[in-house]
Amino acid sequence: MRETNQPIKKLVLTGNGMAGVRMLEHLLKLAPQTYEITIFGAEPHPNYNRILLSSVLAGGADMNDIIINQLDWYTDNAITLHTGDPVVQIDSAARRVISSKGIIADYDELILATGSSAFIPPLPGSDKDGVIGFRDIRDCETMIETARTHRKAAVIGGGLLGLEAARGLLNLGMDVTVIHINEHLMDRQLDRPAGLMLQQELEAQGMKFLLQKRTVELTGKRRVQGLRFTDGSSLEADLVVMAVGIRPNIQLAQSAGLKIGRGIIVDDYMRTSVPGISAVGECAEHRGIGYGLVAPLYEQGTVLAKRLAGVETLPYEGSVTSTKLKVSGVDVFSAGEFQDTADTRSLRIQDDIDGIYKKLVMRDGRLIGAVLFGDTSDGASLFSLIKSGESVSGREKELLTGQPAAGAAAVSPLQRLEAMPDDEIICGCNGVSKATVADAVQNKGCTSMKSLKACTKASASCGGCAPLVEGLLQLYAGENAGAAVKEGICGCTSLDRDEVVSEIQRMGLKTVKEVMHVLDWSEPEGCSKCRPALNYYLGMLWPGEYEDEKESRFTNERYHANIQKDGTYSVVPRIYGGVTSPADLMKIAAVAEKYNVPLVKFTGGQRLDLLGIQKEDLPKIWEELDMPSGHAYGKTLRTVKTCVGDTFCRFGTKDAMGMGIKLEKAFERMDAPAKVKLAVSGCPRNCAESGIKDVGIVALDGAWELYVGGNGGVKIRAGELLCTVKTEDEVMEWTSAFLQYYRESARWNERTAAWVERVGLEPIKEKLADEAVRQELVSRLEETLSYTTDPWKKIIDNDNLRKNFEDLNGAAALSGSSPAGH
Ligand SMILES: Cc1cc2nc3c(=O)[nH]c(=O)nc-3n(C[C@H](O)[C@H](O)[C@H](O)COP(=O)(O)OP(=O)(O)OC[C@H]3O[C@@H](n4cnc5c(N)ncnc54)[C@H](O)[C@@H]3O)c2cc1C
Ligand SMILES: NC(=O)c1ccc[n+]([C@@H]2O[C@H](COP(=O)([O-])OP(=O)(O)OC[C@H]3O[C@@H](n4cnc5c(N)ncnc54)[C@H](O)[C@@H]3O)[C@@H](O)[C@H]2O)c1
Ligand code: SF4
Ligand code: FES
Repeated sequence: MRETNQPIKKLVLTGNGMAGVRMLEHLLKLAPQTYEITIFGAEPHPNYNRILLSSVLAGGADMNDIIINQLDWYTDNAITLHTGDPVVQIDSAARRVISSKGIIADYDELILATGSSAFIPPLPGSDKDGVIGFRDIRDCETMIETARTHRKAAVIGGGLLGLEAARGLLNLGMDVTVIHINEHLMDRQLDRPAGLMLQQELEAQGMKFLLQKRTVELTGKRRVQGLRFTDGSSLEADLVVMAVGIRPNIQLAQSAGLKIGRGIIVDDYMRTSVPGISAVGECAEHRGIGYGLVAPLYEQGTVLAKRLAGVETLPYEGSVTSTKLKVSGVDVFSAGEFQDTADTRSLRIQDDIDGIYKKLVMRDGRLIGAVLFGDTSDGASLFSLIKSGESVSGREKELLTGQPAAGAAAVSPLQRLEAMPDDEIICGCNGVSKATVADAVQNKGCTSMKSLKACTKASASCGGCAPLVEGLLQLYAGENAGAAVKEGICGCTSLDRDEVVSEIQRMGLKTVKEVMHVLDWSEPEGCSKCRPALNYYLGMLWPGEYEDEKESRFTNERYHANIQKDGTYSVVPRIYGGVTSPADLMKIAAVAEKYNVPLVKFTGGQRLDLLGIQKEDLPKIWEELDMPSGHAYGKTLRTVKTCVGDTFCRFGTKDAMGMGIKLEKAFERMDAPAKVKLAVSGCPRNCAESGIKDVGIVALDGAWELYVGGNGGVKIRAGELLCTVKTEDEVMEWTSAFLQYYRESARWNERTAAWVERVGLEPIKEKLADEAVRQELVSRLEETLSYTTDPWKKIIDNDNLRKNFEDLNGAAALSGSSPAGH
């Protein structure tokens, strides 16, 4: 309860939503006794977190979880709240408002925070039952109820809202098609490559897409039954969710004579054109821009609260925005200007194998935009650089790859966090600054993400800031953090890799769902980091029993082919040791000719790659090739590169090709934490590049050397000598033991180079030096491999599996091309 008896002025807040109430919370802190406050809210609820409606729909949160301020908060702050009662008239001359129920409230300061409404395009039939927007609790409830009785949902609009709605409807068991007007998804936030990767990932989750489609009519009698498109095609639907953008709620302000553009026009202190009336949030238009994300709205609210409290404030000068799609299993981040223009320069990485895309856009040596797909862990720090406007000249590549520029000292993520100003907003959704996080950790005993979230609300909404908050936790908790801040395998758990694996073993957990449930995952569905990792660990631990979870695999592994940037696939048949025959070459040529394969190319691993293949042609091509899969797409043994060795080369000391073929035949189809490449060279001249392979074998006179942990990729690393042996059998045994030890000990997605560097070569050597241990490792790998079969053949022989390759809706109109890495 407030202690004052005599508030000086009357403040009326119109709109009980996120921006208005957040502004009030701030004002109450700055000047608790200055205003007698009345709030009118059109919705019948206390203030709630609209952002989390997506989680409610997807089943990740309950309606009660999303209330920000319970009714007693209003009472405690002596706020008069009228819910379900919108203001319908403003009398600015008399400084009073009138509500729909006829309540009259006088004001000295009127704040308009009426937000936006979902834009419902005026199409014939858009007034039918079953056609809704996705904006409030009522819409959310309508969708949940409809899913109980109906099957087919259509979402119009493939932006953030549409995709979050579609994911929620899928979770509710509906058959969901997203109809999008442009050629790639989230065109307002992503460039084309990221949009296409997103589409692939969501398709794999079961979402269907009709791209470049314009709806002209919603059909049906009283209730909607379908949609018709400009091209004459149609789609059945019992529920249509419109997610094609928002329109600020300006009618009230307009009728009161306030200056209006797209929204209510405000100055840099959130004043409207009429004295005594301010506007904040989505209803406001500032310097020609209306924002649709909470972070900028909270920034506006801070300026307004300070002005109303009589505290000196800098003007609000506009915001740079960042977004993160809240769909489980998909990591997408976008910030600032992401499109290239004549005066920008950009850097990109696209890794189709691991489904990662990163793009940074620079202007005048400053970072102005970023798009991340698949790995968004750098999102918050990149966003902070964008906002700071500091020069990144010379550091561009480091920012993209995480590797320091030549000659430059590496700046660790913790150092970067340390250098960040104290008032930097870490969590945009909840307006939490670095100083607030520091205070919670250092003075309020928050030493886990859970307690920090509860105490500060940081990372409690979209989750985009979680990596940054975790970083700060590490920075401030230091030694006191104990187990509380150790790195979990992902944000869903605080357990690290070794703990997860040993718990799976100890408790005999046999499915991904069971692991998440028993080990108390915070996200019941997991995320794109933990699902594939658990799938791997379970397969590694229970080779004979565990049924591979297809949906936990990346797209490439699900389709057993590499997806290219134009949406086509590449096919690489196995060519053991890079040694082929006229018969195989003729089969490849025949297939390439028959299916008009646009490009046939030799890979760096001495294979032939057929590029530009349509998904539906894959099983036919595999069948006609009648060759095993080259596994060019998975976290498996890729290739064993060989030189000609002593068979033809005058320097050769041994049969490098024979050794390579033997190794490849033994370990093909071996699942691993990350891809594995081998090479065998016939002498130390190393023509097969054995020095930069996961296992590189070099023949000497009378001996073989085995080098391990080499890498020729982004971060070049020379392999280290594991052992020198005499016979081919010993090469097989040591390679097998090394690979199995790596399979059993490395973190998922960790290449041998990173693993060897992390654990050190000596402990690995020591372990493998023990013959009994070596034999056990060899036999465990043999057992694992005995359960494997060729994936292409499995699909060719099974009509149901073949069906997955049929183009269900033919919707994706994709173009462009890029070769895959093998
Ligand atoms: C499903 C969903 C997910 C979202 N996810 C994110 C996200 O992840 N990140 C993000 O940054 N943003 C997200 N947003 C957007 C974010 O929720 C909005 O930007 C934010 O809620 C806007 O705040 P506001 O106060 O301006 O408007 P609102 O929160 O809409 O509040 C306005 C309130 O005013 C009421 N009102 C309107 N007219 C009157 C009147 N005449 N009298 C009284 N009351 C009135 C409305 O009923 C409403 O309750 C999401 C939005 C939705 C719908
Ligand atoms: N995770 C988040 O940050 C999040 C989540 C949900 C909503 N929001 C916010 O809520 C607001 C509404 O989101 P939104 O996705 O509706 O807006 P949006 O403007 O971001 O996306 C709308 C999409 O619909 C497409 N579209 C437009 N007309 C169409 C038509 N006739 N047929 C098919 N497609 C059409 C557009 O190309 C666009 O990509 C935005 O302000 C958004 O920022 C944010
Ligand atoms: S590595 Fe040695 S044996 Fe092999 S091709 Fe080169 S020179 Fe000849
Ligand atoms: S930025 Fe959305 S929860 Fe922190």
